[in-house]
Amino acid sequence: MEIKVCGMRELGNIQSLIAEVKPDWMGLIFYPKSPRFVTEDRAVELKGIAVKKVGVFVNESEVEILRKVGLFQLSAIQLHGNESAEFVKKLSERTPCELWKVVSVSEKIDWKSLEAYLPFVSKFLFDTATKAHGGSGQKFDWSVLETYPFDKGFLLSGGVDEESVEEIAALRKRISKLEGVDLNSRFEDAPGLKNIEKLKKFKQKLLSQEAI
Ligand SMILES: O=C(O)c1ccccc1NCC(=O)[C@H](O)[C@H](O)COP(=O)(O)O
Repeated sequence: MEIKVCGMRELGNIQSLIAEVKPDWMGLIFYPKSPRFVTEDRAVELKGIAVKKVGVFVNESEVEILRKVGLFQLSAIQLHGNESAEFVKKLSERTPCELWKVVSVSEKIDWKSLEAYLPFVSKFLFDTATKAHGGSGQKFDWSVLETYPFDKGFLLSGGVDEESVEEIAALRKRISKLEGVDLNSRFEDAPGLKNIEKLKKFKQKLLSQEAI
C-alpha cells in the first residue's frame, strides 16, 4: 500500500522522513489559509528532494498551480477544493503531472457525480469534509467506501492514525482499489512538523498487517 505524508515543510524533518520512513509521496500544501502552508522561498531547498512531491491546492487558478509545479518540481497535483471536471480536463491538457481529485465526504458519496472526472484523474482521495478543507484530524465513516464502483485507485485520508491500521488492513482486503493512505495531523508535533517515530511505527504496523 502507498503512503503519502502530507503537510511537510521543514528541510531537516523532510530529510529524516525520507531516510527513515521512505514514503511514496510527500504532500506540500499551497493553500495560504493552512497552518502548513509552504511559502515560495522554500522552493530552492525542496525542489530537488528525493521523493515524489504532490502539491495540494484549494480552488487555485490554473496559472498559479502550473507555476508551483515548475518551482517545486511536483509530480502530482491534489485538487482539494470545488474544482470542476472541466477545470481538471483543461489542467490535464497542460501538464504531465498526475491529477488527484479530492472528494470531501460528509455522509454518503454520490458516485455518479464523480464519473465526469474519471478520464482526467489518476486517483481520487477521500477526505473528511470540514470548513478548513483538510488537515482536520477527523475521520468520516469509512464504510461508505465499500460501494466504491470504479477501476481507478484511491487514497484514504482524514484522521488516519496508528490506531487505524487494523481497520485499514481490513478495508483493503474488501476494497482492492484502496491503494494507499494519507497521513497528516495525527502524526504531528506541531503544524508542518511530523513526528518521525510515530510515522515509522505506523508503517511497520501497516506492513505487518498486510502480511497477515
Ligand atoms: O492539512 C492542511 O492544513 C490542509 C488544509 C487545507 C486543505 C488541505 C489540507 N491538507 C491536505 C491533505 O491531504 C491532508 O493530509 C488531509 O486533509 C488529511 O489530514 P488529517 O485529517 O489531518 O489527517
